[in-house]
Amino acid sequence: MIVLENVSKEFNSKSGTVKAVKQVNIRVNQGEIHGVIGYSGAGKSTLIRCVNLLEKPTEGKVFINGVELTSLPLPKLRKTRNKVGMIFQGFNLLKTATVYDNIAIPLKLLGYNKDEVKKRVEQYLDIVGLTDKHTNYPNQLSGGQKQRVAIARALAQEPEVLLSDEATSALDPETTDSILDLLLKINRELGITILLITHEMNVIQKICDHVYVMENGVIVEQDTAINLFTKPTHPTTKKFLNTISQRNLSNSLIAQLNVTGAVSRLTFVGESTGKPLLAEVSQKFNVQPNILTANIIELKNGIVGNIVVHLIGDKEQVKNAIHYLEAQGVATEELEGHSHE
Ligand SMILES: Nc1ncnc2c1ncn2[C@@H]1O[C@H](COP(=O)(O)OP(=O)(O)OP(=O)(O)O)[C@@H](O)[C@H]1O
Repeated sequence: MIVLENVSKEFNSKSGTVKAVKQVNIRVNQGEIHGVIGYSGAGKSTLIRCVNLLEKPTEGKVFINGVELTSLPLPKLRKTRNKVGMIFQGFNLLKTATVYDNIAIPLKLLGYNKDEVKKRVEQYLDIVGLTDKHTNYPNQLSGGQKQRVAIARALAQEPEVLLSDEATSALDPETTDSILDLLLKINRELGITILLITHEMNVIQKICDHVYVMENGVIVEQDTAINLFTKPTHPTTKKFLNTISQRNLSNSLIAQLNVTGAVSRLTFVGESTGKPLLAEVSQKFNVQPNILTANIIELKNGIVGNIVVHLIGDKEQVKNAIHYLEAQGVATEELEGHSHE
């Protein structure tokens, strides 16, 4: 379990003080995967580096499985840090060492004997699917394979939690998917708790149970992935959602369509996905639904359906239709347009 309590981090430089992280609270329960998403400069890297105290928080407390890292003297902190594995965007492999040695060297430095080192290297290379590459050097590997070595290196120390600092940002979409599948597998099979930072909504979509949206050092919105994808409230969250699904229509088109009814975004989740609700409102309220965009988003813990619909009809009846949809468990958001854009 990872707990951050009111964590803040300030940097002092010649040009003044930068408050990179402000009063952040995070709680990742055992076996869960949580993700922090934000644009460049939001403070994500600083935040994740505060978890293993690569950056010492200016304020606040950090706990790993109940042990407060922020109160430990340095020798104890070094030991406890071994319980926190980390993977990076740039992989951080030793170029002059083989795949085997990249995993073995940190274990030797931690004092494990030769047999234990060999056992662990073989076990974790197998888990990441790279047994046949153990004599290769990093420059003989693809980006995805390099990240697999880095993951095996982190896991070989048998950490209790894993931190991921933009681990897929340097990878193409297909390789990203395979690394995310690997993270899901190790989470499932080894029960490892994961906290990751990313600027890619598809990473959140695919593997996270819970999401934090970060901006200017602050968590501006947080929720389970399902709730966040169903009812986003903060404009930044909505912007990130727009990056994975066609959700945006121009203001002038919305304004034009609103003359003859209402343009509404309907988000279906759980039971409401199985009902023919648009056909029902059409009959009950004499409105004609015209679907403008539609998509299905598959999350780690469920499916969310999104439809932007033009409900054509009498204004009062359109309102009633929207209320009816809400009563059936559909999240609705009326889109307002203006004609001068
Ligand atoms: N060592 C440092 N000294 C001074 N300011 C820093 C330092 N590290 C980060 N910052 C500042 O803190 C803020 C947050 O940076 P951070 O790298 O944590 O953001 P980020 O969300 O990870 O962005 P990116 O994805 O671009 O790395 C920025 O304004 C940055 O300039």
